[in-house]
Amino acid sequence: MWRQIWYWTTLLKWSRWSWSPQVLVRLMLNVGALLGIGLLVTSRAAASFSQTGTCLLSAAAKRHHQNCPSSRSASTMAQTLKYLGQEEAQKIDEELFSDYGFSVDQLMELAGLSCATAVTRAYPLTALVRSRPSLLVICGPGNNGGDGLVCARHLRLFGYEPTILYPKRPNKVLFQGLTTQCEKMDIPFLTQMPEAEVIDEAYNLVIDAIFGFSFKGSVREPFGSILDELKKSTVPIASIDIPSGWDVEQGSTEGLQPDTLISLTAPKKSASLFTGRYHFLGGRFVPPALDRKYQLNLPPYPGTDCVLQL
Ligand SMILES: NC(=O)C1=CN([C@@H]2O[C@H](COP(=O)(O)OP(=O)(O)OC[C@H]3O[C@@H](n4cnc5c(N)ncnc54)[C@H](OP(=O)(O)O)[C@@H]3O)[C@@H](O)[C@H]2O)[C@H](O)CC1
Ligand SMILES: [K+]
Repeated sequence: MWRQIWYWTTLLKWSRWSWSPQVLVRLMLNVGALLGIGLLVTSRAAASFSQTGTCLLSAAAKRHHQNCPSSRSASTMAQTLKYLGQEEAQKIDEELFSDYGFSVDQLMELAGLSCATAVTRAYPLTALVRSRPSLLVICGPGNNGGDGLVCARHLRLFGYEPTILYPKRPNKVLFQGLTTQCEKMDIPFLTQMPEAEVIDEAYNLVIDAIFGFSFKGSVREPFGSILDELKKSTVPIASIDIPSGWDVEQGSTEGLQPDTLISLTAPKKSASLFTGRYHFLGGRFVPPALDRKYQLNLPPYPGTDCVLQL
């Protein structure tokens, strides 16, 4: 292209040719060709720009961009994020294991780390009420309880002093391993639920990892008494995935009213009734294809963060 410009400039400047009609026609054709190429390049760039909203992207980057919601506005994100029913949450969970080849302990580790990170955001070590950074983690009999054990272990590494209550332990290698890991990190285990006044005296926060999305019916013992005591306490509660005792879809007006809720994978329907101060989304492990299949419309996590405050 530049050679052509140079050619015609030189020609017009120095040639002894007269401005014959042939010269003029050739000149117009070449200028037209140059403009045409320019227009083509510009229009392609504009099309690409309007598709991406930011810059020219390769096909692979465009595909990623369609999956990467960083271009969605915060308001759109809040409107479109899907709140799951109980069956749908269980179906997605199963699919992660069966179709996508994840193992429970893999996802539990990521879920528990998300929860511990969310706790550091909402209750930083420097802002705790008590001089000791003490926390009580109450773990239930299912995977929600497992998330609690992982969360406690990470919080210990983050400088907090968790104590665990784990009254009904499943007879499975996974949970035995998680328990051993906590014991080996000098995390104490209580043998019974402390009274509400004792909790108020001793702890900055209670982490509720009793029930998750498989909870059904009315609460059976020993968890009924544990939840009753917890309701009397004034210490803030951070619930993992679902406030324990709440119906997964309908919530509960007389149940726990946590200060923080950490929804894993995607919020469950009852999360729309949460009135506490902090609602986080965690469990940044959902493959984009699964997000699309269930139309989860998951919002973008900032940078490499594993939690997002909603
Ligand atoms: N995909 C994900 O998002 C992941 C989430 N994780 C976490 O897993 C839980 C769901 O775990 P699940 O084991 O399916 O269920 P729960 O933890 O909710 O608890 C099941 C146990 O609770 C008992 N249960 C149920 N209802 C009652 C009740 N009314 N009273 C007393 N006990 C009850 C139940 O006992 P059964 O006797 O019925 O067997 C179970 O023992 C999810 O919420 C996330 O926190 C994963 O960690 C990672 C992937
Ligand atoms: K819970």
